[in-house]
Amino acid sequence: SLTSKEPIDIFTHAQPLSFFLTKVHGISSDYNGAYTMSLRDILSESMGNLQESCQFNYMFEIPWLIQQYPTSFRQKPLLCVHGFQGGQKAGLEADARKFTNIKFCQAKLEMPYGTHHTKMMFLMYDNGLRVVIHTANLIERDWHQKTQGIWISPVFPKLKSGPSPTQGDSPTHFKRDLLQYVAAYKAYQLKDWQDHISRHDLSSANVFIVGSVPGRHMAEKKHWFGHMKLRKLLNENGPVKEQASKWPVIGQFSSIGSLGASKENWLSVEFLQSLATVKGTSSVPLAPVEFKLIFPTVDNVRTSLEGYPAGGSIPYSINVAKKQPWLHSYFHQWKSEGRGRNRAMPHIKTYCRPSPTWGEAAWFLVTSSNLSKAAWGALEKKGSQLMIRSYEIGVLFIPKYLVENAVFKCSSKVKEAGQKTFVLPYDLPPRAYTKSDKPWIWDIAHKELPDSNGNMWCPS
Ligand SMILES: CC(C)c1cccc2c(O)c(C(=O)O)cnc12
Repeated sequence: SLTSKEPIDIFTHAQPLSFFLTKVHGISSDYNGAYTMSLRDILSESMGNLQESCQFNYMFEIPWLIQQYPTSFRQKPLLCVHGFQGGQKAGLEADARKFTNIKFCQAKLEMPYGTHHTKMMFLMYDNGLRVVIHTANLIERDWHQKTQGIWISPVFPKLKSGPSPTQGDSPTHFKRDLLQYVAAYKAYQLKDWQDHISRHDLSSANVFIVGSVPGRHMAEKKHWFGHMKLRKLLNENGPVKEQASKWPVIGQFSSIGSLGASKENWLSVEFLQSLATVKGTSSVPLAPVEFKLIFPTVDNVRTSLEGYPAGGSIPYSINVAKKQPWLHSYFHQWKSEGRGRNRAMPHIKTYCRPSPTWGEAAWFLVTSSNLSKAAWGALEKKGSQLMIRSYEIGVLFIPKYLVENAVFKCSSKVKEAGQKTFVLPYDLPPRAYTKSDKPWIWDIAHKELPDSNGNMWCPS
């Protein structure tokens, strides 16, 4: 089997879907083989002879990050793209002082409460360019005992014909959309990487990009980002209504924003309308679609490998939760028996449209976007503009671009997965909260029961 193979063999075995979870310390090696990668695996020499790299992220531990590169690559030029300002920015630059190969790009954040959540790598090898889009901060804790998602591109070869924004694009417009996303930073430090991308042939990319960029996007730009981009992609490439209009939608995430006093404010109308979009415009209002949300319970966190400290990365605050009790009736537990990750708390964020029998899916999205208007955008001015606060990015898997079927065969049972199965991060059907289950909230005390390390949770 694959447990002892080189990262490139794990990568090859996972084609064409190329969707991975991070390796987890403390679970059986059965679940750290096929379809799993560590950061060292991704950066390993077996994946390519690195010349320079670019890391987009929210949190960075610079010395730890450098340690994840092979020794031979630790002096290569590295650009870190972040959204930090003031003291946090100064701290980041101080941590990198002794690494003369590291440069920084501060993403502009002009919308209040916006953050730079995007987690993406550009890896330039001597034989081409690889893109990685994922959900983990570049800090040790995020790669140790959590469930995180990763999409890894093939190595895109150099175009013989020189730079082009259109040459070397894929049927999924991956090159156009990636260049559009990077251009939105309007950052001079990214110019060389924009040039690298334009000089490569990305025609083998088989996923769609769903990104978010802060701003008030109107007219044609309204469909370039956020949930309106997803709505457009599903309108053009989603399942036909005859097949999937009665299929449920699943949202799975590790944080939640303020969504309003009732579901109609945003969740069940604007947001669900995008997630439930089927091919072709539907003037006729479709039958209501079931929306199931997967978010860890207090007990999921308490009994996790990390114990209550896992909740330090699940920042759902009491001040937000108490305003939206209506939301918690949508909630389901974190369950990942099939991936051996019941106790590896989710930091991954995914959205999908499974069949009512749970064995198929019409599409799957892995992204940095949590359940928040800041990430996905909120329509304003009678729906004429989409207001987004944060930078986010994810990839949308559509069956007809990946397998010879109109739907994915899907399962979390990695031991039984066939080559064309979409291996899910969590078990289906989702398991509803019990009467006594409570959603994890990070800024209240939890001291009824000790966690897996015998500790209580007493935030001050
Ligand atoms: C509330 C903020 C500061 C926060 C707390 C804990 C974990 C966070 C996290 O993991 C991300 C991210 O992954 O982008 C972003 N903000 C996170």
